[in-house]
Amino acid sequence: MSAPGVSAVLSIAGTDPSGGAGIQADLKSIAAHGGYGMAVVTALVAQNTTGVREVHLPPVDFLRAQLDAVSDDVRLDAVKIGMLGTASVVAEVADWLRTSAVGVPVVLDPVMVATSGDRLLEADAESAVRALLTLATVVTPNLPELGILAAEPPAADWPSALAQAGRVARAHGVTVLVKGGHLESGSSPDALVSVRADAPDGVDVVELPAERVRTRNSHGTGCSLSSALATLIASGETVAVAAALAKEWLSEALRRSEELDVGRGRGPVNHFAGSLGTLSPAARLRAGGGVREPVTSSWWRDTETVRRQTERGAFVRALADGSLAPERFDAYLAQDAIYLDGYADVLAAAALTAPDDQERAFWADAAVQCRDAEMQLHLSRLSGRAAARPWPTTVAYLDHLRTAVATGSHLRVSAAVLPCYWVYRDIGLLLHEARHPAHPYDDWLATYGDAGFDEATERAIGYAERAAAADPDGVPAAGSAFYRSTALERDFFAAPVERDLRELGVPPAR
Ligand SMILES: Nc1ncnc2c1ncn2[C@@H]1O[C@H](COP(=O)(O)OP(=O)(O)O)[C@@H](O)[C@H]1O
Ligand SMILES: Cc1ncc(COP(=O)(O)O)c(N)n1
Repeated sequence: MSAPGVSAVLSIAGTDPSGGAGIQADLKSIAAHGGYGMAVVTALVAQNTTGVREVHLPPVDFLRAQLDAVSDDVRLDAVKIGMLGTASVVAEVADWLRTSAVGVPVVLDPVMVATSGDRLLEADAESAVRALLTLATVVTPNLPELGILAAEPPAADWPSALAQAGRVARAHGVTVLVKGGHLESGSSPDALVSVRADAPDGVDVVELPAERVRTRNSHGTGCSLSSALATLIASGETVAVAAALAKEWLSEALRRSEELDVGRGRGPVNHFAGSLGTLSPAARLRAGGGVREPVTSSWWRDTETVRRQTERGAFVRALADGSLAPERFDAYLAQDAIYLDGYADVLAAAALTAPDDQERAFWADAAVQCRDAEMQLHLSRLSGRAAARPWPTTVAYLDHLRTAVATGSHLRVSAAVLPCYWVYRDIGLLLHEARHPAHPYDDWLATYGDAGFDEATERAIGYAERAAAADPDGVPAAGSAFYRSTALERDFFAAPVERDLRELGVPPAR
């Protein structure tokens, strides 16, 4: 059983000894998303970046023994299925899913042909994979695979692919993440097509646009994407949010694939581009001439992907361009007030563990200013409104901050509260620049980019750095706390648009 907060994700797939696709890619992708990865091998594949040489299938009984060994012992938070190879393997996995993985989210990557063009599924097994669709939560076909799942010729263009995905979704009651990597265009869009009975076509289509990255390093993109999706779903994201985040992450991993130098063919993506950085600690030291990088700078760098997701999130973009619906903005403000209420207490707690009077005064003052901001919000914008119920993200964020306080570590608290300054200042700059007199949220945007807040942010960074120097053993846990707060900042911004407002108790718009 994994530690609380870490999701256990099982990949059932074939191998790639050169590390770019299959189970090896899956485990990297799961780790890059903070999951605990496990793997059951369906097929041993002698392949590298130039292509597939040989495939060896262990007996199906042995596959079952591997599957049972995991499920007899370990709680599963999600299952990702990749290469299956033959109809009998498909049947065994289907049987295991029905008996031992009931209720577990399943992401099915219907691997049929590798990027190199080599077959990874016997032709007579295609209908068996189709039958597996009813057991999957999400299926992630590329365009040729989608055609086979629909039992139709492959779609010739993106609109036909979306229509075809709709037919597959309705026929099998499965959400389809259709991938546009095989389109010959300057973009590489994906789309999430899910069944919704009251929609005009019986499906909802959410497009996930992306620019095509100019690289030949596309080995294992499908494997990596589906594992990222499974891990994000396992950690509690909705399928829509998980798909958007996974796609964003993959684009970055493709953009930075050139930093790796693996093989002579189609190289792998850079799975850890956005999370751990590509340099080992020793290489970082060498690159920096032996000078230690400030701990807070490494936290900032390690959260780059998450921060970019925040910036590009639908809420921030809509707030910046003014298209945000007023009820979503109001819902956000109500959650902000709840958050500030809890945050003020956490800042006050930081004053209690501060090492000197000056820092104590800083946190105490910050707590007072936070209360002021909360009261202002109630007086000027939320007046006369019934208190809102906290949303799951608001609760999760405050729980995380309070947990940091409960550890009694000043470093941990300094790290956990820091993104609310630092990320907020960063986003604030972007929003402040979006101001113009006719902007519907101009008065709100004017509150960003405040010089006093900027200075407070610098001091909070400095105090966290000092706390790290005083407590080197506490640095890894503090780095995780910083990372989690940054991710929760992202989710907090995403919540008003990603979640259905009805589900969150927001009354319908007048
Ligand atoms: N050059 C590229 N630039 C950006 N995204 C890409 C590129 N190539 C593939 N992708 C993305 O990688 C994922 C896998 O795509 P695809 O190649 O269609 O599937 P598969 O790897 O299963 O054949 C999709 O999210 C797709 O949009
Ligand atoms: C074992 C295995 N599974 C899947 C793929 C497909 O790779 P891609 O993600 O590039 O389509 C592969 N090459 N090998």
